Amino acid sequence: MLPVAELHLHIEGTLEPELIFALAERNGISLPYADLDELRARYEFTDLQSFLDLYYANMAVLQTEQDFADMTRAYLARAALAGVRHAEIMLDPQAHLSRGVPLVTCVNGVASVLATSEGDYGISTLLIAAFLRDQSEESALAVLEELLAMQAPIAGIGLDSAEVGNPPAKFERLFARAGDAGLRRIAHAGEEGPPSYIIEALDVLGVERIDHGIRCMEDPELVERLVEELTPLTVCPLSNVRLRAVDDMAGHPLPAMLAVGLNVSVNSDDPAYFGGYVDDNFAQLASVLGLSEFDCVRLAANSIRSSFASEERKTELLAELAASGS
Ligand SMILES: Nc1ncnc2[nH]cnc12
Ligand SMILES: [Zn+2]
Repeated sequence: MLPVAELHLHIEGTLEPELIFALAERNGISLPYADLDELRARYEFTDLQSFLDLYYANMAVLQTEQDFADMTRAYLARAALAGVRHAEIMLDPQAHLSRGVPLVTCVNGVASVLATSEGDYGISTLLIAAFLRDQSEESALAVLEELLAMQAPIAGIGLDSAEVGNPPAKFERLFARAGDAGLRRIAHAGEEGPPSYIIEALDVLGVERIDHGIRCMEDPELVERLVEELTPLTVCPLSNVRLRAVDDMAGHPLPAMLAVGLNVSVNSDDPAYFGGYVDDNFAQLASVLGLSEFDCVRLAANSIRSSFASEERKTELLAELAASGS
């Protein structure tokens, strides 16, 4: 297993059906599904929104700090088996606040587990607060201020949820505030939205990394810029197939993105919903697209170099990667 950094992961998207049922029982919540099979039958998505509807609905089972901690531990245990050695984990605070779950509950639940992840699972971690782009900028700003006031252990902010119709520029003030507070900045762009959203995320929000970004391939000038600036694109192949951002794995642009010299990495996005973790994504790329061992090593190196890990940790992981082939 190659050592990799997972840079695009929504912790709520790691909530496996079995855990959904276990947490529902623990919290006395009645689910609108009779059993696991009935829940799994809903994992047929037609686009991003059809997934988001189920993703937000299933969060109802997350009520206590312990729930968030259990979910985080389950992810780290599975990710360790996938070769993940560093993970930058997004949390959607607004999705919990709107259900009446306090900020401190979701943040502490996840962060308490991340605090010892390197010793417990061999995975260094960072927490990223992601903001829902289909909500207002005022709401996002209020939550960011609260996170800063409570000195939440976040390394940066992200932007996710329904992309089309919610361009990056809507969050110009939020990202400026985060930059002033010394936070790293990333955003989903070019998943379903047009290449112009990628340009906006870079130029208006000042992001250092683009989540997805696959639609950059429609704009040769943008591709040239991204190659020149070595902009990291955190690609999620299984997610793109399941949300129909691409027709099928055989038609995924990742090989073409690598071939033109884009700084792409492989990530799982919402692994409990899209059919697999990082290792499953690599396995599909190898079996369907014939991705070579050389390409896989390149993708792993890109993930480590594009992470927000310390230089010391990056050097350590790159050395581990170099040794893994020998
Ligand atoms: N793939 C994705 N795109 C946008 N928002 C998300 N939230 C969780 N997964 C997402
Ligand atoms: Zn995502």
